[in-house]
Amino acid sequence: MKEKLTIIKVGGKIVEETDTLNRLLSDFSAVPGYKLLVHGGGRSATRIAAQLGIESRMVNGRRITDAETLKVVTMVYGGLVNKNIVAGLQGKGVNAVGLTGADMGVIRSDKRPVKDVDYGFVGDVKEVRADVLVQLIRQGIVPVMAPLTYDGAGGLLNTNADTIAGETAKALSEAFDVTLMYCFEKKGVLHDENDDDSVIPVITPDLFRQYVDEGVIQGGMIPKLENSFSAVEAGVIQVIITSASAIDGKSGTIIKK
Ligand SMILES: Nc1ncnc2c1ncn2[C@@H]1O[C@H](COP(=O)(O)OP(=O)(O)O)[C@@H](O)[C@H]1O
Ligand SMILES: CC(=O)N[C@@H](CCC(=O)OP(=O)(O)O)C(=O)O
Repeated sequence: MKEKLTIIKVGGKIVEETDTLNRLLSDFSAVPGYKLLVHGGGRSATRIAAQLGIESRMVNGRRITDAETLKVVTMVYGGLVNKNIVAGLQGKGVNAVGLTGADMGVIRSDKRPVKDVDYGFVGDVKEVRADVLVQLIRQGIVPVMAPLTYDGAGGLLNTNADTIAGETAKALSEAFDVTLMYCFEKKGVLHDENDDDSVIPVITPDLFRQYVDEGVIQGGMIPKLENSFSAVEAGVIQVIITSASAIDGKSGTIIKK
């Protein structure tokens, strides 16, 4: 029997609001056993970029990341958001350490090749150093991972936080029985995006395709579900998409292969 590990990914709207973030961090600190937190921060990056006069552009849920934008996301994800979360967790008695993918070489990626779209400094994950994370986790340290990776040649790359969570969960599932929870501002994957009581309890790849065709599932939810299926296929025990106020895993949408 492997030991259990809970991986929580928390999205941009939650990390941007002090109250919701604080509540999430309290709930996270109460999760028993081994755990790891992955955060986004897309909304904060967009807001701070705008304050600096830099326009943000997203294509298929990914940020077009030119050299100036890379500086902003490095400061926002690797600095402001990550360190606020680490300080918040330390304040709640959790021995957190903040990591970008570059720290201890945890997540290496390749710059996304230019096809129809040039995403700029955006990385597709190539390697997760599970051994490094396992060592930290077994020492009782809680990694807090920012959505930045490194290219192995001195550069940082911007990488979608849902992908960081999915790839980390996959890599750690050899050592642990991993539960991966994607937490955001809604109660789960919804039949009607505007009706929080319309949670779809279970999604399979067939249902996913049907809901995408019907327009029920769209936007950022599409890559989130693709990452979820990929994790379940690779042996992650449980993947749940749920509200940031329900990380007990008792509600939300369960992903089945
Ligand atoms: N069927 C659906 N149920 C819930 N959310 C949906 C659905 N279809 C699209 N969405 C959108 O997906 C968004 C979540 O994706 P994203 O913004 O990438 O998440 P995160 O906040 O975790 O980064 C929701 O805020 C919502 O607008
Ligand atoms: C390449 C790419 O798109 N990276 C994302 C990373 C942050 C993120 O994913 O944040 P959320 O979870 O809050 O959406 C971005 O810059 O928006």
